[in-house]
Amino acid sequence: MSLLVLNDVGRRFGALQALSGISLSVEAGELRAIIGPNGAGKTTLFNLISGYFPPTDGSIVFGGEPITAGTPTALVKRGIIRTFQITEIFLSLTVRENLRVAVETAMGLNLRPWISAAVRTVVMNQVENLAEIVRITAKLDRVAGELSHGDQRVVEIGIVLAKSPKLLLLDEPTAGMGDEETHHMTDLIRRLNKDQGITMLFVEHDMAIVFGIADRITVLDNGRMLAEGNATEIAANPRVQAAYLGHAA
Ligand SMILES: Nc1ncnc2c1ncn2[C@@H]1O[C@H](COP(=O)(O)OP(=O)(O)OP(=O)(O)O)[C@@H](O)[C@H]1O
Repeated sequence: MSLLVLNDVGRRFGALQALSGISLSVEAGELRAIIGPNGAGKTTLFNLISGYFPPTDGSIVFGGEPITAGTPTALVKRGIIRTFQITEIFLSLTVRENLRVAVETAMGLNLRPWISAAVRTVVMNQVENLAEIVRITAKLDRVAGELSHGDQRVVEIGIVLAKSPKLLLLDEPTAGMGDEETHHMTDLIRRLNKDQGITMLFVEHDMAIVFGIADRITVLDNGRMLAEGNATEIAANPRVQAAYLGHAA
């Protein structure tokens, strides 16, 4: 079954038609890349899916239910979780504390003045579990602000996992990373998709990563869908080559 369906979705900002005629389906369990030149509408697409603003045309369906008018908070509750180009973690806290806050918030414990020892154990076990999944266990007691950019983004992934995402939207997850960090992040994305079964959409400019890990690729250009397919189909598509990859059609 399709987890996410966009029907003829468009978004206008005043006179600017940032997106138009976007119809796409993402299957449960899919790892989908969204690519396109600067200004193509990738971030706008993420903003629509995650409820930061509504489409001006068309409709969006998630898990069989309409979410076109959903707010970010309502959509997080449904399992649509997003990361941004800028890392969002508490830099003055340790990695463990960052994950603890995330787990407590996800469990609705953050506003309680007192947590029992039993619940505290559940929280700390979940913190360890998340750290293992993202492979940051060795740095649990490091202050987040002292970690490398790549490690900070890994912590951020751990934080969003605490919210039990059904659909994870990653905006340029490897931006600003060196080779080793990029390798760790792409491996993490692949493992979250294949081992944890999390459906993912990711915006990525590095074509080697896109072609290496995406099940399917959606290409946007100038606010419209230029192409959709697997890596082989997209690499061979003359319209993509002409408009995006810089080759003659
Ligand atoms: N809130 C907004 N108000 C007005 N215009 C906007 C807004 N958000 C995006 N746009 C415009 O919509 C178009 C698409 O922008 P968007 O950021 O979605 O592209 P992008 O593909 O994510 O680009 P990049 O790769 O540079 O991040 C651009 O012309 C942009 O200026």
